[in-house]
Amino acid sequence: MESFGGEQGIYENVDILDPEPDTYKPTELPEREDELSRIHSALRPITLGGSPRNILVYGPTGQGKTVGVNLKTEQLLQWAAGEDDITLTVLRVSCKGAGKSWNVLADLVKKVREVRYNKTVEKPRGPTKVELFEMLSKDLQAIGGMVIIVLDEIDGIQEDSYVLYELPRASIEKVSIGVIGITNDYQFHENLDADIRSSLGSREVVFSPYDANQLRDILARRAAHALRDTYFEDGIKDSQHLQSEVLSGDVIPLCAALAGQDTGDARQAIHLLSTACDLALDDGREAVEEVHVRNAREEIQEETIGKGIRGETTQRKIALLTVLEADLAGETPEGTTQLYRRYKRLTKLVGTDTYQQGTFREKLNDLVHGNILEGDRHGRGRGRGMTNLYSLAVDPTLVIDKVGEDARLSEITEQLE
Ligand SMILES: Nc1ncnc2c1ncn2[C@@H]1O[C@H](COP(=O)(O)OP(=O)(O)OP(=O)(O)O)[C@@H](O)[C@H]1O
Repeated sequence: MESFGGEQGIYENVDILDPEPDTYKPTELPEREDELSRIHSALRPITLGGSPRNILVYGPTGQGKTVGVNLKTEQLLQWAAGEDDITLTVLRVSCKGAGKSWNVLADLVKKVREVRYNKTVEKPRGPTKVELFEMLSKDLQAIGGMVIIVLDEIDGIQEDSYVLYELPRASIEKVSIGVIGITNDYQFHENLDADIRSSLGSREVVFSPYDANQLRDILARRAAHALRDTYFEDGIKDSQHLQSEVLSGDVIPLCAALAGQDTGDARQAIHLLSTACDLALDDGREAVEEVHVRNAREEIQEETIGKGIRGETTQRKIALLTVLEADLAGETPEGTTQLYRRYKRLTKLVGTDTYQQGTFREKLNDLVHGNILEGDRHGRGRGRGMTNLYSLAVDPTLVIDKVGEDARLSEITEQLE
């Protein structure tokens, strides 16, 4: 049996390989020099006695937007702490899952009051959003000076844009406000109202995806902090100068290449490396090898796809079962007409609605977009148009497992096992 303790093996500090930004905050982001210098110049007026500019930070997930903005605001706070006549307050809120502006404003009121009274304060409950905005203004006025408000994941504000409209153009006596909005949602970014775009996005800073070389250096710095006997030769902090007794030479290039060819997401690359380290530890190995990275990737993919299947609607799960059934019978790829026959039988069995064939086809195509099915367009023969043939893009046992967790469908999956 495995026992705890004494299994430090590879790690010097395991938390450093946790990709969540609250656990480990990098103090340098050389890959983002240009982006950070644009944020720097938008905030610089503060050091010259002026008002900060509003900034809209945009870029896909895992590109260092949150850690980059945190690093810059921390640097500014450090500067302000050494200046006698500067009061600088930074308020950070995540708008993830907020839905309405009301939630963001209530969070901001809580945060600003905690700064003002220097103790934990409850989130207000009763006031309307307009009243919350007034409360926030009064609290900010009481604190005075320069205020930077960081609204992370602003795409979480779905129902109204009150806070995104009002905050960047707020004018409060004795206070200079700068708002930094961050989003990774392309559609949200494109659909932003022109007024909001022009005030919040008076400076727009775009973080474009990392390439494999940049990901190698990011991983190398992380590994040097997190892993035993892993350090930079001659103090040069890039992947070529990394020496390690616990990482075989191809581990970092492979993690970087796999994440780079996907989405260039640093969070994903770090997660892959840390999962590979965990698998090596599980194996009782003293070093991480390429095979651990490959197995880690498979494990992560299964986890992600598993979550995807579990979150699908019942109708989509039944559509998936039709293709699973055909797959197990050795009949995939199969066309919509045949699959629809299976669908009618399965929906009757489950006792749920049976939709028209067109709607059923949409469900199949949704699953293709979710990378759970593969769809192939084929000609039906001369002059008879095109048809779609569907097959599974994932392992059938994974489908049986995850769909089987749905109590209404477990009767069917049990028969297929
Ligand atoms: N240039 C970099 N150097 C070191 N670590 C980095 C770098 N860029 C990103 N990271 C790390 O990658 C992870 C994700 O970064 P971060 O949370 O800032 O991404 P993000 O762009 O805000 O993503 P999201 O849009 O999903 O919130 C963090 O662990 C962060 O420390």
